[in-house]
Amino acid sequence: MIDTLIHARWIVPVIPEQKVFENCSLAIDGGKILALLPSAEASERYRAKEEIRLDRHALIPGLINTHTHAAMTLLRGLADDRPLMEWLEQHIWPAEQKWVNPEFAADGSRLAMAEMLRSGTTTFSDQYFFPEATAAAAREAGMRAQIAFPVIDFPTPWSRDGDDALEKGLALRDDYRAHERVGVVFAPHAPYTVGDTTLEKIAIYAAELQVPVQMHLHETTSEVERALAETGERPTERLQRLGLLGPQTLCVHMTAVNERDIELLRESGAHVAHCPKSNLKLASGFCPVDRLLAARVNVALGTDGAASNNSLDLFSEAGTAALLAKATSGDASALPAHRALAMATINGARALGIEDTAGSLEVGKSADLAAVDLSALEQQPLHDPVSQLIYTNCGQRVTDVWVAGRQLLKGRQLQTLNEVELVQRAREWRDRIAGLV
Ligand SMILES: CSC[C@H]1O[C@@H](n2cnc3c(O)ncnc32)[C@H](O)[C@@H]1O
Ligand SMILES: [Zn+2]
Repeated sequence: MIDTLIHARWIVPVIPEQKVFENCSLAIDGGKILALLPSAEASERYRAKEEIRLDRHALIPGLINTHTHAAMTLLRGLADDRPLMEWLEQHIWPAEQKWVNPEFAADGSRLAMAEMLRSGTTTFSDQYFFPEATAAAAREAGMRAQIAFPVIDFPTPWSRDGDDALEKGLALRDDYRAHERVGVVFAPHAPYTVGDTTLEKIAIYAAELQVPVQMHLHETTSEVERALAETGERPTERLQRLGLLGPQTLCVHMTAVNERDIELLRESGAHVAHCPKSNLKLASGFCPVDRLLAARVNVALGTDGAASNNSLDLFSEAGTAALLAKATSGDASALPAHRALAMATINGARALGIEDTAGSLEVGKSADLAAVDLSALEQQPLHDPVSQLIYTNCGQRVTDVWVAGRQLLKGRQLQTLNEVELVQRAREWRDRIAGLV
């Protein structure tokens, strides 16, 4: 007797690579994957408390969004169509200064989790103010989360300076030390908001505690040019000098990279969070995914916040990444569908340091799963399920999602979050921000 047996038309485990199993089943017990085997055999071997038939579906590992600012859902559409620094300095930072508080972070994070679950994401890495609120929201909703607490040298709604942020963030890390799904890591915001002294402290703590670090890096050409003009050093070189580039470092964006930057990433084992839609919308530049992958740098995917995307649908991000890689390299085979799916799953798990737990449907890993209904007209005819998953807007076709074997989305209905309440709260924030109340 086991907990759950899921029979699916297709199962795409991601590892082994390029494999698609037909008419197979996933046996789940104690929140973990017990076996992946032909359905006929599964029915003979196991009896389950719950048996689920997904006759029109592909069952895949839950997607992993390696970079977002969840609570920014409440700023979606507030200041569209502007370049990064104008967007941040003239619109987003003033709005955050005025509106962001623990209630904003909790409401915005819940809205984000609902959107992510409804599009197949089971894990997210979040960098935002009041990380305590996002951590609590993830704990309550049942999602897997890496809470990357923000460190900035100037005053923010959450912290007075870098030292204050470190103190609060490390206390939060202590609170979650033993948590199975929620981890807490460092997020120095960007090279232009954090000085060497604070970065050196983070490097020491991160090495001592063996804690990952994520940072916006090389987001635009002007970030790199400004750093060169002011210090003679490229931001990636600076991180390496400060001891911050290593196998636990996640570099977010990485447009405007040269061969030396790629070499530093490769040598250090650092990871890249590619956020193609945010880069396109803010006209930030292009991350050379084909060159990074060729250099064996691990490249994962992130949506960035909903104010610069404006969606948290990682299927859409994977499709955009695949198309963009072809366009920027002039090579239609630069990023095939299977590799794009790997970026959205196992590469994300590697980037967050959770590859022993998530990112593929392998025996012993956590049952973090998404089921996608591939029977709609827009997915016909179906020659290759993985092609449909990446190229045919599958985010809205996600029907069911599990994290650690617990069902969080059932027939597109959220099980741990209240959709009606979330929409109501979002409308209230819209009215407040628009000055209607
Ligand atoms: C320190 S909390 C996160 C901080 O980052 C801001 N932000 C959102 N998107 C981006 C981006 O693409 N580059 C740099 N900073 C970004 C967010 O508004 C918060 O202030
Ligand atoms: Zn970001």
